[in-house]
Amino acid sequence: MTNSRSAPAVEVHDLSRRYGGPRGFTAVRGVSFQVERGELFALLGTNGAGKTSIMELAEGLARPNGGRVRVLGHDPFAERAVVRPRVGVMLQEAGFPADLTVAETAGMWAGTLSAPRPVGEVLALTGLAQRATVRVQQLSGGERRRLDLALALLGRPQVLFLDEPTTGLDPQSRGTTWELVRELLRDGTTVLLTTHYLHEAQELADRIAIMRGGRIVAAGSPAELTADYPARISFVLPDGVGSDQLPALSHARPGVPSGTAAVTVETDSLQESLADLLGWAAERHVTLGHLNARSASLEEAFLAIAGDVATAEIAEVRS
Ligand SMILES: Nc1ncnc2c1ncn2[C@@H]1O[C@H](COP(=O)(O)OP(=O)(O)OP(=O)(O)O)[C@@H](O)[C@H]1O
Repeated sequence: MTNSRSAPAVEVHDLSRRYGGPRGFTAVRGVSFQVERGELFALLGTNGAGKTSIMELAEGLARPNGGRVRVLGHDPFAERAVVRPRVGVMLQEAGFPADLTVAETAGMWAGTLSAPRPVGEVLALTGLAQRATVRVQQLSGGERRRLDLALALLGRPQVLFLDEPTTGLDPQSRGTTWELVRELLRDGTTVLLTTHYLHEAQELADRIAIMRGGRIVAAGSPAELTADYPARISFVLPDGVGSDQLPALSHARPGVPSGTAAVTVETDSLQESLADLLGWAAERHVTLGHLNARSASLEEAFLAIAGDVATAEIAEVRS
């Protein structure tokens, strides 16, 4: 038997979930993954891929139809009393009593916990200190998301479930939330995150699983997931210099159009292609306008993976 002290934070094995009885709809189809303590694991996927369905099973809100889920070594549904005090949950949509203030809402929630953080501390952490006396119904959508995060943090959780935590937040609040999540990770908190912001997953996640149609179709670190996709160098050539004058760049993929001033080169080795390009430009005294060089983004990998799987699914249906 696994010792619950050394068990992974979250273990999911061959998990399945069906809605609407035996002839109903299977939303999660044999999913397995493991989240180590102190890491952030992100579930990505198109709408309806099954992310929230998995989160709810890990939160102990429902019993799986097949397979198993363990949180800190325990069954979150059958052993809810053991697991619940050690986890924090931020649902996709939270319901708050509208006429309580922010501080009253947090105080009421703290009253249900055995050793809560001080209310003032969580409101400061989530940027709500100035809104403590405001009624919940007067909060903006983004402020409600932050109140939901504040409540999830009240119990000093070892494992935090964040279901689309920054949806509706402005860029500044999103950045503040990322900082807070990084701080929690540094303190050893484990986070299971779902998000539609691929940049958010790239910034925060140690490992990522991409889901589609109830299955994991790709998994790995952000670097592993993007490794097979080309980096890009883009620039604008000055008047009088055509793209046909460019040298062959090491590791560049073919396909630079001739006769255009704005050039994008795809490459399997950003450093070597860029070195060749800059060497050529220096030698010829060519100024490259709007020069930009970057590795493949998670967004490109995600779209390619989701696209590949969609194509494979269409082929499967046709055959
Ligand atoms: N209570 C329910 N009854 C029937 N079907 C459901 C129920 N909840 C979810 N589903 C279906 O299960 C599938 C997976 O839903 P889920 O909410 O897990 O997806 P998701 O990946 O979280 O999507 P999103 O990114 O849109 O939040 C969807 O097709 C959804 O319609």
